[in-house]
Amino acid sequence: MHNTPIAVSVLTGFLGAGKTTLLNRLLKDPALENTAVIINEFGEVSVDHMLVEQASDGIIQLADGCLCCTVRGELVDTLAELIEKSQTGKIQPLKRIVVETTGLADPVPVLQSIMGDPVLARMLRLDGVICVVDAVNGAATLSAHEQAVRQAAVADRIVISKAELAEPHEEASLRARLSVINPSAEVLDAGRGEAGVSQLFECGLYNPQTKTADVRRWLGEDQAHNHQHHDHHDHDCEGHGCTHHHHHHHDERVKSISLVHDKPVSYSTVEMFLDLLRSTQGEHLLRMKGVIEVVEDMDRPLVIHGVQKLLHPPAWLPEWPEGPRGTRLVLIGYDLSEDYTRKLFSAFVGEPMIDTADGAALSDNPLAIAGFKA
Ligand SMILES: Nc1nc2c(ncn2[C@@H]2O[C@H](COP(=O)(O)OP(=O)(O)OP(=O)(O)O)[C@@H](O)[C@H]2O)c(=O)[nH]1
Repeated sequence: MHNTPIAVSVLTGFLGAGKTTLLNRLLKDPALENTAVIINEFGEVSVDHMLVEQASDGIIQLADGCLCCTVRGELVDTLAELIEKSQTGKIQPLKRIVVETTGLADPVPVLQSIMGDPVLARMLRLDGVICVVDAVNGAATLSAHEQAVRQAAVADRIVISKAELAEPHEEASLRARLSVINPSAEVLDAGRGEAGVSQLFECGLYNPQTKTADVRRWLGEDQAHNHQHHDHHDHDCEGHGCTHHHHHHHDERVKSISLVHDKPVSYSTVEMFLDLLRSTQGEHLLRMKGVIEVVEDMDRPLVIHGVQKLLHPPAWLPEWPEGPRGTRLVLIGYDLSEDYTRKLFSAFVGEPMIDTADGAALSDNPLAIAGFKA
C-alpha cells in the first residue's frame, strides 16, 4: 500500500486571537476535504464551540465533512490513532491534519511531537506553522507573554486578525514588529481575504501537487530580503504618541540567523556541526530548516528540518531546484548565541574567522571556540 504522508499544519496564536474563526472559514473550502482537526485543549481553556457533542471515540464529524477531535492524552497518541483509523478505513482517508494549539501553548513541543516520533515522522509531513495575531491586542500580548513571541517566531505564515478594529498605525507598527521577530514569515491580513487555503497551506518544501520543491519560498528568503533594512526600534510610529522606548524584552530574545556557504561540504562535517550545535544550543533552537550541498552526493540537496535538539530524519530532495546551491540554513532561536553559532558554522565549513579554531580541533574540544558562551 502506498502511503502518502499526511500533511500537518499547526495553527497557533494567543488566546482569543481568532484561530477558531479562521479555521471555521478555511474548512468551508472544498480544498480542505479529508482534513481532520485536532484541538489541543488544556484544562484551563474552555471546550471549543466546535465540539458541540462528544462522540465515544472523541472524533466528531463536522457539518462540512471534516473530522474534529481533542487531544486526550499525548498529541502523539491522538495522531497515531487518527492515522490508524484513516488507514484501516474506520474514518475517511485523511489528506491533512490541522492541529490547533491552545492560545497559551508553546508551539515547539507540538512540533516536536510531530517530527520527533520515528513512526509518525514517516507517516506525516509538517507542512507549516500558521500563527494568528490579533491587530488590536497583538502588541500588548507580545510584550506580556513569551509564548506569544515564540508562536510568531516559529511561524511560516502569520495571519493578522481584527485589523478592521485597529487603527492603521497600530497594524503598521505590529507588522514592523513581527517582521523583526520573524523576518521570513509571510504576513497576511485575514480581513482582506489574504488568508485563504492556497496562501496558508502547502508552505512546506516539497509540494506533492506540483512535484516541485521551492527552497526560497520554504526558507522565506524573499520575505527576509524585504525586511533586512528594518531597524529594531525604528518602526514608523511617530505622531501617534509612541515614545520609541518600547520594552520588547521577549522580542529581543528571538533571533533568526541565516547561515550560507556556497561550496559543498562533507556529510561528516554536516553531522558534526549539527551535533555540536544541538548539544550546545539545542534548548535555544526553536526551529531550524535548510538545505545542504553534500560532497558525497552533489546532485541532490540534503534537507535539514529540526526543532530544538530534535532533527527530522535527514531527507534528500530528488534534485536541485533552479537557483543557488550550497548550504542555506535558517535558525530561529530564543536566547540563541549568534556569535557562537556563526563561529561554529565558519569553523566547520572551513572558513575559520580570526581567533577561531578549525573544525577538527572543535570536534575534539568544542570548548576551544573563542568566545564560547553556550
Ligand atoms: N472583528 C473581528 N473579530 C474577530 C476576528 N477574528 C476573530 N474575531 C472574534 O474574536 C473572538 C475570538 O475568536 P476565536 O476564533 O474564538 O479565537 P481563538 O484564537 O480560537 O480563541 P481561543 O480558542 O480562546 O484561544 C471571537 O469573538 C471572534 O468572533 C476578526 O478578524 N475580526
